[in-house]
Amino acid sequence: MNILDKIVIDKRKEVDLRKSLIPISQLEQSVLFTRATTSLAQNLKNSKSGIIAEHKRRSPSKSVINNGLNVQDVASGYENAGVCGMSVLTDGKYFGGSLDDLLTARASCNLPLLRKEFIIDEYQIVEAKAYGADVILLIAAILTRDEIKQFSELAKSLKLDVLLEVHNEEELHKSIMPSLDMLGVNNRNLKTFDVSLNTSKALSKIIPNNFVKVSESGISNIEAIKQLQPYGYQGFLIGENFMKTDNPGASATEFIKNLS
Ligand SMILES: O=P(O)(O)OC[C@@H](O)[C@@H](O)c1c[nH]c2ccccc12
Repeated sequence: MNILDKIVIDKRKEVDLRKSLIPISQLEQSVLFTRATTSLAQNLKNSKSGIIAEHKRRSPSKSVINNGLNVQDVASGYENAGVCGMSVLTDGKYFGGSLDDLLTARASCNLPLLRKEFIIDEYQIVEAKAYGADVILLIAAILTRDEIKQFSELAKSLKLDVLLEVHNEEELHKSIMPSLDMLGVNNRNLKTFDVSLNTSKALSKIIPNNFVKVSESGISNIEAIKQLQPYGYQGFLIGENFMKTDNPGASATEFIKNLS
């Protein structure tokens, strides 16, 4: 069994437990549930840098990245740096994140927030909205076409943007549909952890132009962005490169300065 299979098995148990503790009707009554969202896709279209900066304490591929920061500082630091949006890992077991991190980020900045999560159930989409997200991630590798359709349509009805993540041609073909806003190519294979920017380059050619293209993972310098821009990428999701420093906001500021 690969790591992605393990994560999904654990996630199903976790979601069942959450559902039994907090019913959907209660999530729908939360203050943030009626908040007007901001579109990350629009921000990316209007931006020169296209940086989406992530909060990530640890990962199965790297173990600990940074445990010594608080989300508030990271979120306000990213906002001051002028990033287009922030991604917040909410998985606890494998990434050390939580929905509380999302709430804290929401309270600390006005950036569009992506709930970075392994979404396998509609419940998690309602939860994303209730905890202040503007965008959800759907991972093609763990979903059927019907699920992608059902989940993305629910997200759109809640005024959330949808970033659909693929890693190969087959996942891309199965996923193309009008209810997606952004197509993300993960340069990291979630099953083996191999990272290559060539994945983004190769798949760019078959992503229809009406979707904002986002390249995800393994981006650690300006050179990578310069290489990817000619392939039509307008968004660049960066985690570790910022999070491994003492001050991710300052690191993002420096990065964006050098980009322009
Ligand atoms: O830290 P990196 O290599 O810059 O990667 C960030 C982000 O792309 C990565 O965290 C990610 C991309 N897709 C995911 C799906 C689940 C968990 C994590 C991810």
